[in-house]
Amino acid sequence: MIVVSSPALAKEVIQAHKSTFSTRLAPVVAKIFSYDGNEVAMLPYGPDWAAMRKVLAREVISNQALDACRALREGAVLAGIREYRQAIGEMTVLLGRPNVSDAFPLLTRFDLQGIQGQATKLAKRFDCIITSVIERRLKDLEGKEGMVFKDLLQILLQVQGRADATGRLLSDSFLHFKGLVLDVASGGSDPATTLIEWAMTELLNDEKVMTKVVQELDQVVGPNNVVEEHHLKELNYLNAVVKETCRLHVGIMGLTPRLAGQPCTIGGYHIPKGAAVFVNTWAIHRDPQNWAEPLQFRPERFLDSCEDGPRFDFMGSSFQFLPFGSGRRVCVGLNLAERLMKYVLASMLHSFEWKLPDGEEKLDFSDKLGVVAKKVKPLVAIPFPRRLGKLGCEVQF
Ligand code: HEM
Repeated sequence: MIVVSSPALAKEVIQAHKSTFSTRLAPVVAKIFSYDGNEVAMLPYGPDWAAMRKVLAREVISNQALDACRALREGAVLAGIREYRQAIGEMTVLLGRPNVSDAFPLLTRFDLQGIQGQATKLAKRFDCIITSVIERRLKDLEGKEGMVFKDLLQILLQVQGRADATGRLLSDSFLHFKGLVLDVASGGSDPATTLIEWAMTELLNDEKVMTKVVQELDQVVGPNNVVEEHHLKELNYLNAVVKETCRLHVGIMGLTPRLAGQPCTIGGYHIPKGAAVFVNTWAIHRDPQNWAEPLQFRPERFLDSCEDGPRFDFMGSSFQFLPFGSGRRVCVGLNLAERLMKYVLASMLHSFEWKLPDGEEKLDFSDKLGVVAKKVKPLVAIPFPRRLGKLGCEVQF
């Protein structure tokens, strides 16, 4: 495994050699979870990947589809199912555990750490949940062909089995279809909720930043209104808070390693065909050569008024800031994730004042190794309705 930890080398891998590094290394556990690699994130670069990615980007999570299924972002559909959320949480933890079988494929059948056994059980549990949700929804939809689509699952069901302009089926098997549901389900909830929890932790730790966010919300939304999606583009400081949270808290395994499809030279070093190259965004995001006081939570560095601010977008145009990756395999759900994080945070902070429980003054910032850096100790905070002044009750994130 070759590790790349500078923006210049990340650019070489992701942009200059994009044709060489278009396929991800599929860790053994990820293959177990993804119906043997049948999801966008794990498919090798090629026509199947392109067709499935197109379905996700253009049909399932396009801006039009998102507008049509606001209910999802307001807490409905799959994300509301407790067992599903628990299974996704366990999945991300297992995906982040280093597995000796990935380094030495010959050892895969021995499953020395027992990780594959646990993954297989969890994958079965997850499959039962997805299958039953799909079947239930299909039953609900019987005889209602003409109805307006309301959520992502219904949009996925509409897409299944339809051919695109080239005649290729958009999602030609139930397996591909379940892979697509998994792409939306696993990408959709866990990283976003984890980052929201981190944003709240940072804000509760810094009164000045919290005050600025709340003042901006009062100015843009108005004290007596509720947050609506059209407010989001005017919330510049909140946007900077979300970016700074992404900079500090994406997991160490943020970008899954990519495989060299052919030999090439990166930074003057020869990379043989088949080598795995890991772009370490965690290190890039914390390198003092890239960021002043990199361990400080300072949203100001992302403001448009700041000299460098405008070049850091979520698309990974600057190789210094890559929370959603960059290039061909950039996160296909980034628009949804960005809207979701901003909307949830804005609503929570505009409606409530948040305090730590009595006696808890020091916040815990330790995190777990994983695809997303989950908090070791979940944040517990108490919301007080901002305009009614009533006593709140504890909320565990
Ligand atoms: C805060 C939330 C999220 C974060 C931090 C995140 C992060 C990432 C990252 C770092 C990648 C790898 C990009 C690369 O290798 O260049 C990725 C890929 C991907 N993400 Fe996300 N993601 C999030 C939300 C979502 C959502 C909401 C969805 C779907 C609805 C999604 C679906 C995917 C898929 C399918 C891929 C694989 C794309 C491909 O290989 O072509 N993600 N994500």
